[in-house]
Amino acid sequence: MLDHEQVLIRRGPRSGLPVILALHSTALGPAAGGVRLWHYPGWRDGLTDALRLSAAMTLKFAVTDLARGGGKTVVAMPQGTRLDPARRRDVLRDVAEVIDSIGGRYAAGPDVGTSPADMAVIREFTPHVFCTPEDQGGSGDSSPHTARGTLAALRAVSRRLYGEAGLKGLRMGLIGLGHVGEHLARLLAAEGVELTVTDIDAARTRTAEEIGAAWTGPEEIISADVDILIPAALGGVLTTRVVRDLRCRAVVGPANNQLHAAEVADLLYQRGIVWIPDYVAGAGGVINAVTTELHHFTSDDARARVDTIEDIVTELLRTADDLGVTPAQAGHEMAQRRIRAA
Ligand SMILES: NC(=O)c1ccc[n+]([C@@H]2O[C@H](COP(=O)([O-])OP(=O)(O)OC[C@H]3O[C@@H](n4cnc5c(N)ncnc54)[C@H](O)[C@@H]3O)[C@@H](O)[C@H]2O)c1
Repeated sequence: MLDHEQVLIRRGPRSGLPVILALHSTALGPAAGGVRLWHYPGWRDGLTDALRLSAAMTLKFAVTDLARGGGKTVVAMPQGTRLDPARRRDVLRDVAEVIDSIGGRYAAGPDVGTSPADMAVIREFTPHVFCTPEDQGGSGDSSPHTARGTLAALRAVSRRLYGEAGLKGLRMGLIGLGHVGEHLARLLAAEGVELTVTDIDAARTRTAEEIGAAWTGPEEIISADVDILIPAALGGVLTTRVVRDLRCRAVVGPANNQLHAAEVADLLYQRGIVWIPDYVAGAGGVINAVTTELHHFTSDDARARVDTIEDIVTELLRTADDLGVTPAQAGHEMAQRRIRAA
């Protein structure tokens, strides 16, 4: 059964590429979600992705209590497609037209394959867009806000594990010193966390040295003797094997789609390891962008809103306890409650 409100599929008149806009739900407010410009074996694979990702956005906004629904746009490029600047602009104009055709029921931000600069192009043709560059009045790079949100989630988990939200003296392992990872590493170092970090890019050792963090290999960090492990690299890191090797008490990080399979959440639960769903721990960036650019609040208000991730994680853990379920299941339950109430 189709549980999306509306799905638009259009062959872009300029680019010739399939543009798919999946509007999952507007029960809590107009939908928002990224534009994914990616290679797929066929456009139907892009459709599958758009359906899945837009439903995940509904969950994310409902759990983080943002008055938005879930949507996603996918441009499904055949393998090997290369976009020169002129064709890229054509694609973005095609995307903008599809977005504009539903008159504000959905607003788009960056996702895999698109950037704030691409959002600026889309804005030339429709106002329903966010995360445009800072020098053009937008909220720009989301990674510092994402890092701040993960810090808030870590405070809630620290209170849960050790009775206090302060992070000083805790041992944490951070996987990935990219945009979000580096901001987060600096925040954690400033809090007095004992950090061990890794990245597949050896050049990142310089950052580790600068902030006084220990460096280890990407394989070794999994079984490092730390309190909390923070995935901030690519998705799929939590496999059955990895979970067996973990020595930490919690896994909390911004990396998207951390679970290799949904059942891994149960395995973490059985091992007594607290796992905070990535769509909550990594929500700071989207919360900031939506709050400032779509809801027109000040950046101070947006920062305060990002900090509420601490309360959201506390509520999530309490709901999981009350219902005797995993935090992943508790997230679904919280989302359903809010959607039903709306
Ligand atoms: N940028 C945001 O605001 C934002 C928001 C929400 C979620 N996320 C998610 O957070 C994660 C990081 O995002 P980012 O913007 O920092 O990306 P990024 O590409 O800037 O950084 C990723 C880093 O991970 C490293 N890496 C890749 N594979 C690795 C491995 N196997 N082991 C160790 N290091 C590895 C890369 O070398 C890179 O330094 C992604 O999963 C992203 O989807 C980001």
